[in-house]
Amino acid sequence: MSISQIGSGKHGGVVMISCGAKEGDSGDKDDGFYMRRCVELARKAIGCTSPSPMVGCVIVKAGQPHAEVFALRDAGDVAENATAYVSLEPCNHYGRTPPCSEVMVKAKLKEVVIGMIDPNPIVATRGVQRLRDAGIDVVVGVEEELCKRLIEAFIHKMLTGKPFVTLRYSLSINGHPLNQLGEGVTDSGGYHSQQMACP
Ligand SMILES: Nc1nc(O)c(N)c(N[C@@H]2O[C@H](COP(=O)(O)O)[C@@H](O)[C@H]2O)n1
Repeated sequence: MSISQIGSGKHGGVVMISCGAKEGDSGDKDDGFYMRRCVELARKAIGCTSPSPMVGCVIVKAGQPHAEVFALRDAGDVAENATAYVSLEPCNHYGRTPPCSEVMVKAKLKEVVIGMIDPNPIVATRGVQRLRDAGIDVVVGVEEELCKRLIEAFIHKMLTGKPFVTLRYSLSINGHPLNQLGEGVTDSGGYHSQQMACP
């Protein structure tokens, strides 16, 4: 059993599940990140692959369609009259890729449930409007805080024009900077380790 995933790598954008082909040189600094992702994905198949080994495969190419497009491709005809859930408002502009809203309208979805409005001024509320104009029921704000936390760096950049910076330091109990990490800070699954896992 193999699991594949596509990302837009060092060129920015979200990581999406699908397939494609890798672009760029093999020695770039994202290689370690994507190989760790291969291992992480392969581990999901633990106990299910015998006699084959667990194998993870990640395929990366810049300028790929948005998550909604991949999901609708996978769904095929099943999407007709279905409800789509998406953590960020579908876009309604021609950027590096065509508008997701158009693809959603063509798929004849009945309803779209959106986590949060896109803070990108090119998108903000236009995607929702386009879907509603096409007669699709739209719900906005489901698990909004969770969706916002997922892309807090993107939101910050959009709202301020500045990069999102995380400062981490260790202080002793009497306020002196320490040159070593405290106990538990490298524990997996916490906020810090999630930040470190990002490309
Ligand atoms: N809804 C949604 N799904 C995705 O998968 C996305 N990557 C985005 N991104 C939004 O669209 C802007 C980029 O558009 P292009 O990739 O240039 O076409 C990005 O800034 C986000 O606002 N949205």
